[in-house]
Amino acid sequence: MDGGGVAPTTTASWLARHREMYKRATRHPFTVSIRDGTVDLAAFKRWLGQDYMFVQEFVAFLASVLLKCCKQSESSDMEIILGGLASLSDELSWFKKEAAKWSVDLAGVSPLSSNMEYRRFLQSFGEPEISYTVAITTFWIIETVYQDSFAFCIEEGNKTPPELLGTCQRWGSPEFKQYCQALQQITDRCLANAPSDAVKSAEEAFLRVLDLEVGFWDMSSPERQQNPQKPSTVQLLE
Ligand SMILES: Cc1ncc(CO)c(N)n1
Repeated sequence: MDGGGVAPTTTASWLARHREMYKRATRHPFTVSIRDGTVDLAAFKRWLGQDYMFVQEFVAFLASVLLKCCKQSESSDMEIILGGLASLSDELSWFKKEAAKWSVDLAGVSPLSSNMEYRRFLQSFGEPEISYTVAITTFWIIETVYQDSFAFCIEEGNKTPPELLGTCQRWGSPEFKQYCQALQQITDRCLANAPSDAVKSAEEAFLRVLDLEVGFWDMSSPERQQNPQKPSTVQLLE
């Protein structure tokens, strides 16, 4: 119980229990190097091309989440998820403009292994067996990792290069934070009404996303890609 005697929500308890893993995902050397102005622009360009490919897969993932929502949940959830799906159209246009600015040929980008692993994970949500609770939890933490990572790059005292501020503001903005908080409220409502096996699966998905996000940031720098894959947290739990 916190000082006010209110039990923490499930997502708050996970963020506390797995704070080290969460920090590895949201204070990664790549995003910290953006904040302190030492980022290697080749790493940024590699991230840009790979994230464009991720977002292309994210569209289908979000459609899967929306379908699961429509089959069982409240219409207010549907409108929030639909808003996220609709925003991806503008996001893909943003990637194309940003790639042109940095002379990144998106047509010539192929997914690196960490991206292919993440995309396979997203594709698995097309399976009807995966519950809406697990799907909305996954959507919430995917968005929250980016919001927290890039908010850090535009916080007081940052030395983020001016030419990268647009990228950081895209995901680091207070408006996107509000959107992530809305997703967190939906997630906690679903978890509070879910059977224990669904809650366990949702926590495993939460940890899997953190692991995949670390791998995704690692991909931006070749030297970090070569690190042997340590067992992911979920594998350790199995
Ligand atoms: C890898 C990754 N995670 C999260 C987001 C946020 O949508 C993104 N664009 N890319």
